[in-house]
Amino acid sequence: MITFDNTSKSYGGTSAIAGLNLNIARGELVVLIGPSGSGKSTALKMINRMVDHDGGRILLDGKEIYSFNVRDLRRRMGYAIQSVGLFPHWTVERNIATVPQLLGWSAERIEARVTELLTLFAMDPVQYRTRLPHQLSGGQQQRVGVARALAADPDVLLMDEPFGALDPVTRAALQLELKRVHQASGKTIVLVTHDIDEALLLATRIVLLREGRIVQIGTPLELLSAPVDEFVEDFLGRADRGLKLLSLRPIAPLVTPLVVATSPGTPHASIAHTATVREAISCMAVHAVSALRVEDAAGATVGQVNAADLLAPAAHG
Ligand SMILES: Nc1ncnc2c1ncn2[C@@H]1O[C@H](COP(=O)(O)OP(=O)(O)OP(=O)(O)O)[C@@H](O)[C@H]1O
Repeated sequence: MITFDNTSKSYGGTSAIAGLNLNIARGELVVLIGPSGSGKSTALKMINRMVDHDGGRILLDGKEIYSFNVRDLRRRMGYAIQSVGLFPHWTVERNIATVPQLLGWSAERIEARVTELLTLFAMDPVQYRTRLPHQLSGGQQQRVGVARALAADPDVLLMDEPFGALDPVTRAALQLELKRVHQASGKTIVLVTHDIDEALLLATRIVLLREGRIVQIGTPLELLSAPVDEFVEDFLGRADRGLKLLSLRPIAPLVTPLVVATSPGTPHASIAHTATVREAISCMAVHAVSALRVEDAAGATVGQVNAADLLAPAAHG
């Protein structure tokens, strides 16, 4: 869907992106990550021509982006940034409706879409649609920023540190919302972040940049299990790379039948069947137990997981 073909960008003779080759397929959630100044934002902004590339090509559905009218190009792409960029004197509703209004949607359609998006981001439409941005918390402003980017149902969503400067709890909640939205909508998302845990949680593929060049591309599992060099290993966090690997592994395949309810070996602490191996180990450490009861979404017991199985080689596939 989006192809960087030997793409370059220099600022005043200094290279920011050098010969970038990257093919982003429809429905992917690609995370651009790397140290400060590595070219993440430049790469992202070149996709919607906030920054123009000066070497190579960038293709959208096979067509060089310079062949599109800039406005049309941007309307096909939602754009959300850390500083949010909401219009301060416009209500939440009007902010979210910016692009639909430009596209000439009817008032009823816009109203329904705003209601749908506020609901999706867990903000009561009745309470929030008429508020001004300064009447919202930082996290709510960022949700509205992301809702605005999604409003006209764009093919592509570009996000530059959209959850930066948020407390860890709000950040985690918004990350999960984005993951849900991505899985439900199948949108193509390109996201810039500094946060390796965010990248590991969200990405279908991670692109690790350094000084305007790609150091490694791969799924979270590929990067964690086979970093190409020490730079990548350091970037992933050498000390807890193993724990991060465990956070990619669900417990579901490791669930065994519950030891009969009356037996002394029956686990008393429980965990959701959607949990990861890392979460299960953490839960065992907190409760000082070596087995956990596993529950489904309705709270019904579906079996148990045992400490020995969590670290067994079979769990590391
Ligand atoms: N408008 C500009 N004018 C001149 N140089 C720029 C401009 N924008 C970016 N650069 C330079 O290009 C390089 C890449 O910048 P970019 O913002 O893409 O990096 P980044 O990886 O997103 O960094 P950060 O994580 O700090 O946001 C840096 O060396 C930066 O100084």
